[in-house]
Amino acid sequence: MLHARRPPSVYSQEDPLSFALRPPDAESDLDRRARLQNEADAKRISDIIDEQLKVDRRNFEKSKQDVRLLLLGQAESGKSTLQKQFQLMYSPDTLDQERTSWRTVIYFNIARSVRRVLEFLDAHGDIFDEDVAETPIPDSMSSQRTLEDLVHQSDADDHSPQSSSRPYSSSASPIITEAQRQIATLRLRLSPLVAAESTLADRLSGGVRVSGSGKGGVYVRHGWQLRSAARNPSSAGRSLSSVAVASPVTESANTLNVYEVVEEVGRILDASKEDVKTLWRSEVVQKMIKRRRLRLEEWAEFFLSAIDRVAARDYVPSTDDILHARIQTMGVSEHLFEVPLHGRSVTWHLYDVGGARGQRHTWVPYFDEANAIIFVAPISAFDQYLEEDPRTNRIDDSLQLFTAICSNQLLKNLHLVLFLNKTDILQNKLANGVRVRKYITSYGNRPNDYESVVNYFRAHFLQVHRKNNEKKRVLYSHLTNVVDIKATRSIIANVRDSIFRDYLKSAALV
Ligand SMILES: Nc1nc2c(ncn2[C@@H]2O[C@H](COP(=O)(O)OP(=O)(O)OP(=O)(O)O)[C@@H](O)[C@H]2O)c(=O)[nH]1
Ligand SMILES: [Mg+2]
Repeated sequence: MLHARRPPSVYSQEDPLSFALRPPDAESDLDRRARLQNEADAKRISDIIDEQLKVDRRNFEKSKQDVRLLLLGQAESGKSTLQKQFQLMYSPDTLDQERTSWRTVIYFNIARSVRRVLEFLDAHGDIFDEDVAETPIPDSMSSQRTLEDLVHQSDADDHSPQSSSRPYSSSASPIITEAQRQIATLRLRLSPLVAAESTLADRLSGGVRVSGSGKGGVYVRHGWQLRSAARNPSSAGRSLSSVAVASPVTESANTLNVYEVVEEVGRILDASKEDVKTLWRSEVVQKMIKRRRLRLEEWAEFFLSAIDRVAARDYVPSTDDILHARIQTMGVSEHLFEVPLHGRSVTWHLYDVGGARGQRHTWVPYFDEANAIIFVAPISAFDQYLEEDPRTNRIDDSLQLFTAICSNQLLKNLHLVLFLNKTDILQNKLANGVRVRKYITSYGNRPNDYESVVNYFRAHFLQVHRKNNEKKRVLYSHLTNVVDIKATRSIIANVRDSIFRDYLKSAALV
């Protein structure tokens, strides 16, 4: 006798889940259609997930063949500048897309430099007495008065009908020099530009303040260019306008979008350019720079000397400007490049890290997967101290950091490249008579020329490597000036080839 059975069902009696999901015995037509629709939807979603998993697996397999390169070194050593050179070489279009964003950084660099010069002059009033021509001022003026007071006084004098002919009382003391008077006027006239610094800083950092990483500058995370993309809202829509302004250029700045803020600073800069020039070229400032009492960073001098060009209303940063622009990296930012190798392309992940002491803990998670390191050490910095720890000489810090990198167990097998950077600045310092021995006493009586100084510093780095090299790894070292496009291009090509040689060996692809 035949026993009628339900057709074999996917809803197995043994599997409790299937059992729970089985259709009811008496299913209506409507319910059945709904159930089948749901099942079809579920299958479609499941297929999409499966497909995505396959893609992820493929990407994962491929990514195991990617090159991961860490750019390490102290703050201001030139890591981000080197990253820009990679970008210029392997992804020039993206640098072009970012070009206008750099205007914000460059304006910020200028406003900051102007403030620093003015602060220096304020803090060192005595320099005016040294050997700049002096003009006595009336007895009634107390030496306690600020330079602004003096400007107001001189303004008042200027408006008085007799101002030009009014004689100052003779050898009275205290005295105000003509140079002081001029600087005081400039200080007042440049105040809108100086005030723009903090607005631009907020634009760039998104209002993030970093503690424990030095006292100056502004830190940016990866992707800051989007926040600072200074595009005309009439062509780009109003989408950028949501960025808040913490410290406005003017009272209305809170309501301005990025484009408008940067445009406004551009207008201020244009209106102030003659004053910036006068300040920068003034005898007292140039004298203080020459005597090294006023020490400005390299980018400050670069942009202040180019103020006419940078302050033009239709200014678009050149590649050279972008390479000189200074902004501090926060944490680790990853940049992807497709680098050709024997007719195919290999994805390079470049990790550009923040080098200040307070940022260094963020590097460690990237050690595990890395294939190669470029350690950037600025050898021009022998006469400088860490911003975050003014007792530590910057070359000393670089050597300590290099020791930590060479001896780190996680990094023992990585391809290691050393860039002894900022050779152009080193050359300038030595040509201007700055003596290494004054800052590095162990330098002794060695000649103070470029060759000897480079050899001395290089020997120290090589020694650190030798002492921490149980695995007999090769150290590739280069003397670099990473703002020089042509020279850096050929060094990058050299580094790329040496990394690929190791990579091909370890991937057993040859
Ligand atoms: N003249 C000259 N300037 C350089 C050189 N390398 C870097 N600079 C400048 O030095 C400044 C600092 O360089 P960055 O690349 O921002 O330094 P960094 O190592 O990324 O610094 P952090 O992000 O703070 O860790 C920038 O203004 C660069 O233009 C160089 O070889 N020569
Ligand atoms: Mg950086």
